[in-house]
Amino acid sequence: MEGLATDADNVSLLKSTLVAALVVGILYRIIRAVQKFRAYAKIFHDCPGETEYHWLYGTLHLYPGPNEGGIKYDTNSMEIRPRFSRFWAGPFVPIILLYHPDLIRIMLKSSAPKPRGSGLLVSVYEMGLGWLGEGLLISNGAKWARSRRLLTPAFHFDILRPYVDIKNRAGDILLNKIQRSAEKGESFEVFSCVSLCLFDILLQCAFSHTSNCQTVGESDPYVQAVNELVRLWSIRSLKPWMHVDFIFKLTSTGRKWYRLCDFVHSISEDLIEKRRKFLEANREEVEKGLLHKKHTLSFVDILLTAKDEDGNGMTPLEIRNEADTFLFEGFDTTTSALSWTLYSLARWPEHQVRVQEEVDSLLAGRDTDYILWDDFTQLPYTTACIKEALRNYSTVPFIERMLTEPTEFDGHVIPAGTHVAIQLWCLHHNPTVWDRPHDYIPDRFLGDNLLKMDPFQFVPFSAGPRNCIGQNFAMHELKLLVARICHRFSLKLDPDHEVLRSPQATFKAEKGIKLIASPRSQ
Ligand code: HEM
Repeated sequence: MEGLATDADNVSLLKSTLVAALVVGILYRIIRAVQKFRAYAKIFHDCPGETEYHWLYGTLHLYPGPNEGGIKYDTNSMEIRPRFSRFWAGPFVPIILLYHPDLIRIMLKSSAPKPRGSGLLVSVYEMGLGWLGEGLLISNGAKWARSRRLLTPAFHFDILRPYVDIKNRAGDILLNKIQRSAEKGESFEVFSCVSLCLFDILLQCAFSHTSNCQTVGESDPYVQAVNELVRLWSIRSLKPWMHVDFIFKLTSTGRKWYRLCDFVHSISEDLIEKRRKFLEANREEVEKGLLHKKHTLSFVDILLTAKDEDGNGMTPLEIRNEADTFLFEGFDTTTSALSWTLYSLARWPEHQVRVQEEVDSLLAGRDTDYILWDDFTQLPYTTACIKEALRNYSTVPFIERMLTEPTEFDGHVIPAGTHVAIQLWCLHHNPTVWDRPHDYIPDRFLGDNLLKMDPFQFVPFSAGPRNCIGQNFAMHELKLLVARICHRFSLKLDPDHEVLRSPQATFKAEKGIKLIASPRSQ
């Protein structure tokens, strides 16, 4: 009996010791993790930035949102700390916000990748994966480098040149729409009007697909789906709990997001399949490299025929991802840029008059108002007005990178793995960089003023290895449409409509922009 009692005591002693060791082990790990995090957090607390810290939001709750309040907050933050500051996007995710060209240069010249999340949290870019997959915008490393090499020929001038005709024809429909509201004496909502024209152009350039989206309007289900996906992406980025994928999937926003992704994928796949069949039917010309002589090549045609150094083509999924990326990147950005340029010209009519004089003199003696390829270099004032709008209403208000090595910003060594936001809107309004940053002064982009500029002071298309591949495509489109609209109409603001800025993934207006057009007598 005595022996049994001793055995039982020993077993129970062993159990208690094991449990105690486990508890101590767990406690030790927790204490170590807390110590580690506190040391890590100290690096960021020592950086310039808000001192208030919320256990769930970090400093996210201080940001009023993508509205006029948010712009005021950003401006204030940048004016107090004009080089960089630290922000907590949730309790554990510090982000370094860069405002000054000296520091932005360090990031954009590096090969720092697009951020990836840690643990259960996904990064802002990864939130787009369900829709755009590992396309050029989101991918990193060797995958990105291969895609960039394969896609670069699609933006060669020989490919872009025939698109001028597509852009002019789509522009005709836009001009007629504006004409109709002018005749009725009504204002027109700029974002919705121009977005359909730009979408029309993109569908033709990306897929050789002639849609009637400009006539059907925003009720076109594909247009609706793309607009909604952009909106849901932005909503998700501002809600920390939705940064966890499996929680996001359970929310109504998440379910809607995946439903819409399936829908847009099915449309892109159909359009790609049509082009595959077309290329198949013209196999001989494709093989001889003569197809572009007879047909305007679309972006997807280039992808379907592209081969890497090893002779491998792109997979159907890679092609779909790139086509969806092209649509996303090419549609929302140019819509914002064109809308804010037209708004600026209506708001500051002295510049509109100078654009009109420039275009009138370019088109004098011609029997068409089409803008031609060679005209793009003959519109310096129009170009300066577009650039000043790209600055004042920075189309892409911020981009992000992730540090792959410890990096020093003004004496603060920031650890590898940290997310860095390059605050393009703040950079473009930094009073230590720009004179009268909130005024619209196109002259900044003319003559000597342009030559004096720091190359990293004005970067609406980003810069360095991951700059915008569609920059020329976009600038042609903007010059052509601004020139033709200003040639045909005079624009003024609708006095009954308040324009409220909304810096989302692209720079939007909360209730849109309404302008009144009146035909010019020529
Ligand atoms: C005014 C119009 C546009 C602006 C302001 C703009 C701006 C930008 C910016 C800032 C980036 C860098 C994004 C980042 O680092 O996360 C970018 C990348 C990109 N843009 Fe644009 N963009 C415009 C139009 C276009 C168009 C028309 C296309 C395609 C037709 C396009 C395709 C892309 C692609 C594919 C990337 C990713 C490039 C890479 O990572 O290698 N963009 N754009």
